[in-house]
Amino acid sequence: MRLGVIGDDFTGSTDIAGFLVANGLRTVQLNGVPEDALQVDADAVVISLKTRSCPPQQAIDESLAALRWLQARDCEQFFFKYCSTFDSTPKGNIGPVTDALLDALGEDFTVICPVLPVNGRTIYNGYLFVNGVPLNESGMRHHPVTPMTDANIMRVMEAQSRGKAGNVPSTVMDQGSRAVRAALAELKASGLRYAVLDALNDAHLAVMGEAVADMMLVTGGSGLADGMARAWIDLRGDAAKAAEGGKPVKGRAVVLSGSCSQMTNAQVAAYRAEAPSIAVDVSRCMEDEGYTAELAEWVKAQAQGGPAPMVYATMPPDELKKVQDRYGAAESSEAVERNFGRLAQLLEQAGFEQFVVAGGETSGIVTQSLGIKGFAIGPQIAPGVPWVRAVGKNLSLALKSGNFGQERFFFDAQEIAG
Ligand SMILES: Nc1ncnc2c1ncn2[C@@H]1O[C@H](COP(=O)(O)OP(=O)(O)OP(=O)(O)O)[C@@H](O)[C@H]1O
Ligand SMILES: O=C(O)[C@@H](O)C(=O)CO
Repeated sequence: MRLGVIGDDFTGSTDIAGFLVANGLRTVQLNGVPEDALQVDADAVVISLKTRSCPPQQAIDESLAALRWLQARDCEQFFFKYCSTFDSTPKGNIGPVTDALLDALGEDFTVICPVLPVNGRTIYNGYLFVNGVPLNESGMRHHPVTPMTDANIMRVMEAQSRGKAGNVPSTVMDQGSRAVRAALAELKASGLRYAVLDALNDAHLAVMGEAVADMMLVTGGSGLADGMARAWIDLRGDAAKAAEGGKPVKGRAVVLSGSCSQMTNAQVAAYRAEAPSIAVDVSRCMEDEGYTAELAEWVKAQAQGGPAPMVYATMPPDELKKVQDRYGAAESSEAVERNFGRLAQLLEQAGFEQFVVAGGETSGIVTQSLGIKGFAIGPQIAPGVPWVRAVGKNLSLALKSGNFGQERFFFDAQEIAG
């Protein structure tokens, strides 16, 4: 197998898997470390974990277990996928997991590359930008769990890891992969452990993809994977054929939105204007046992062949703050997640087959509640958001990272499903 990917969350994993498939690689995504006996026939396997904000030791243990499973399948190269906004804290988990993977592989050097230019995540002189704004000035500075207050990725990485970081600037990227290889060798020889790679555009992705072809472990966002896959001329196949196994099943659809990101707020507003929708009542999620069943009945009644009904907890930051002040941030978000998990189960029992879900945590809980062990990856709805089809179940899902997709994403998903 060419590539084994360890992803630190659900939607981030479908993001990278979608790019591999879009390059014609046969790709399978497995949710959690699978049983030893499982055999997979694919060019790439993505193991999705939920290790972005758990205690660092747990993230290390689970990532190493994933690595061992992938090693046993003779993967030629390993990719640690984290968020293109480098979601982490001075405790981790990107640094500690990268160090543990390097140690386990007997390596002492890797690249750090949280980029995805098509979605506005670029690096210049080691500084990460989100749609042209430095990371620390973007919405990420207010993230409840991993607030990002420094755009300098060398500094952020050094604060949570064991080694020192250098930069391969965009001027070197412009010179091509030989120059990048030489710059990497120089950084390594000078005792650095991590190289933060600049990327401003798709051409830079192709250059870095070629330059890291022989590196045992690489780390970053799906832009790097896109560049790597472009360099694998021998493996690249027909993208439509690679996406065949993940083609959405036909059936009744529902939209479940549990993300409060800026983009999801815009997507929910656009969808509400034209489709049946209902807002989640957080207090009833917390106190009323029968509430989820009531929501399920509403969804069933609204599924009349037009746009799919939407249940949304999405709210703008000021309203969310009021809810969190009143009920507690952890308590309210757990209650909302429980509600979406149970709702998905009730709707599956009622025969719903397409689930369009917004938010990484929300996608995680929905997938787990539906008992899904893995996905075949299908066609992309938007960069980084493919339709995926559950292994062993007649269910299709579109799992959207909070800030991904255009305003009409929920419509786009249904259009592509046909
Ligand atoms: N109205 C609400 N009140 C309280 N908590 C909420 C509400 N709406 C959503 N939440 C919680 O906020 C969290 C949103 O996280 P989620 O990962 O699903 O979205 P995101 O952070 O925007 O997405 P991503 O991680 O892909 O960027 C979930 O735990 C969800 O339950
Ligand atoms: O890299 C990204 O931005 C996404 O795949 C993601 O991980 C968001 O949670």
